[in-house]
Amino acid sequence: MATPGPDLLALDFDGVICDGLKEYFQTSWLAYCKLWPDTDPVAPAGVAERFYQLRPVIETGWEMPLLLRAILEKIESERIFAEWPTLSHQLLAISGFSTQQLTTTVDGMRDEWIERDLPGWLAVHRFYPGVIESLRRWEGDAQLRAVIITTKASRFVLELLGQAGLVWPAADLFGKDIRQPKSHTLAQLLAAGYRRIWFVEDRFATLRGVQQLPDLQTVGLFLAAWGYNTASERQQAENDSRIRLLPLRAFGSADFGEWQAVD
Ligand SMILES: O=C(O)COP(=O)(O)O
Repeated sequence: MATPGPDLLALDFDGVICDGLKEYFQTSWLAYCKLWPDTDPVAPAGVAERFYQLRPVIETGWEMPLLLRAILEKIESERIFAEWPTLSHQLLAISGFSTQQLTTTVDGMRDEWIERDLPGWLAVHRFYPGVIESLRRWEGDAQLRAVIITTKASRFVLELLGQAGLVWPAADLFGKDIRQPKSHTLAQLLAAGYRRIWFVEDRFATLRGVQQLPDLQTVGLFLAAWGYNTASERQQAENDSRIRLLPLRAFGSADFGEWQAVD
């Protein structure tokens, strides 16, 4: 029997729909230089590469300048991967900044960049192959509601989707502005009557968090194999009975049966 598809598809943005890695590094570097004004504005060689490699530890924007701090302080990658939730709060305390100050600085640098050079800002993003076509198809599907749940500010998401020719309904976008964890949004959608919610996210820790919540036991969990996660996290998803490792090819398929197929 064919597996029924979702009645609500909840999609993360950065690392599932859009690859914003290069932009995030550049914006975070600008923010870093503003927060620590003694910094040479030219990033030392190798910093960007380490930032790309360590991106999977990050949940949201305020952590980005602190990740740069950790890199510049030569903290080993293994320690950052193993201890980031604790380490980021230690770095935060030492920095003397609040999470709000870090967020405002990162988003402020992004706003300034957009203001100064919108084409340049858009050009450092890349939508993953086939994703815009899938979003269009789901938007036109009466049996299915597709929503985006992201820790990015909504205005940036709408700007990027607009550039790709997609007018995304504001009601189907839950950005950082709503100030609640993704798990709360999923719980609200369940409470609104959706029965088969599938959540696609590239951050393994976020899926693990949802997995542990008794109220969200019915939510289907998919790790986007093409996003910001490590080989070890993809392996853990492959060995997990609930979290499924989703290849980009299956994500682009109109047949939801392919999402469940074992590779
Ligand atoms: O851009 C961010 O801060 C992270 O965004 P995401 O929740 O869409 O992965």
